[in-house]
Amino acid sequence: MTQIALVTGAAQGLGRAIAGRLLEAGYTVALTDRSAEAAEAAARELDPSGERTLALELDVARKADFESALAAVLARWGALHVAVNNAAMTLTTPVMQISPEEFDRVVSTNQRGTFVGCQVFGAHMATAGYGRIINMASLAGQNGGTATGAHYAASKGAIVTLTKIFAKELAGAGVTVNAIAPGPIESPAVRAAVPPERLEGLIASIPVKRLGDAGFIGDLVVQLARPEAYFTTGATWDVNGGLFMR
Ligand SMILES: NC(=O)c1ccc[n+]([C@@H]2O[C@H](COP(=O)([O-])OP(=O)(O)OC[C@H]3O[C@@H](n4cnc5c(N)ncnc54)[C@H](O)[C@@H]3O)[C@@H](O)[C@H]2O)c1
Ligand SMILES: CC(C)C1=CC=C(C(=O)O)[C@@H](O)[C@H]1O
Repeated sequence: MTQIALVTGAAQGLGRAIAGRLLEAGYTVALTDRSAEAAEAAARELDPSGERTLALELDVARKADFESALAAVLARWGALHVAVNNAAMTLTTPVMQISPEEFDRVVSTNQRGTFVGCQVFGAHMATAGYGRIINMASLAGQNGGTATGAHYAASKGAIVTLTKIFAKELAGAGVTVNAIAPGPIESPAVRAAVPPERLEGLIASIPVKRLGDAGFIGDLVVQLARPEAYFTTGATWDVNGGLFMR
């Protein structure tokens, strides 16, 4: 049976790499992003025929977008087996200067977006009796991140907790919920956040002395998405080059 997956924030970076690896593994994939055009461009690059992809606008700050994306996937393919709550944003402001509005903006995308994704996709999967949900956390949620990313780090820490809560809720319904917590991965986001003159210092600070690879994050998603991965749930999988060890 063809397995159907949906990825949020799939237009670039890790989300795009995850969608690519899922396609390589034989999945049919809905690439969603707050920008429908960017999702469409990524889908066209990964699947020029358009037979195994669907590009959808899904702003994770809007619950109605999740519901309409799920409806579109079910209308096209009749099932959803795997959901990857990957979309996130960050802003850079010293912690004592973050306004409540700015805090809410980051949290409503990262934390609430993941919460709503787990609710909407989880409810469908529980009714179907099978599903795999993978949430994108971060090293920042484990070690507090940087002094200017408090809202980002706090939202990512909350994703680790939400992953456990939804894992417990859905375990009896054949649905697993796991998180991945990457450290710095070679990606447009890290290139944008780290000026070239600071990149060497960042790499030197990583025990394995390399940035991570987005393709490996995609490979890990494929592993967690397998039916055989039924015995890992509520877990956060660290991919950080040794920057944080439990
Ligand atoms: N790149 C890294 O080193 C790194 C490290 C740790 C965790 N992460 C996590 O991995 C995930 C992907 O990161 P990335 O580096 O690819 O980021 P990115 O900024 O390159 O891509 C994020 C994607 O999400 C989309 N997006 C942003 N806000 C959205 C919204 N409200 N609704 C829907 N889509 C939205 C963007 O349009 C973009 O396509 C994020 O959850 C991030 O926190 C990344
Ligand atoms: C810039 C670098 C130190 C970094 C980039 C992205 C992160 C993220 O969580 O998205 C951080 O974990 C951090 O490693």
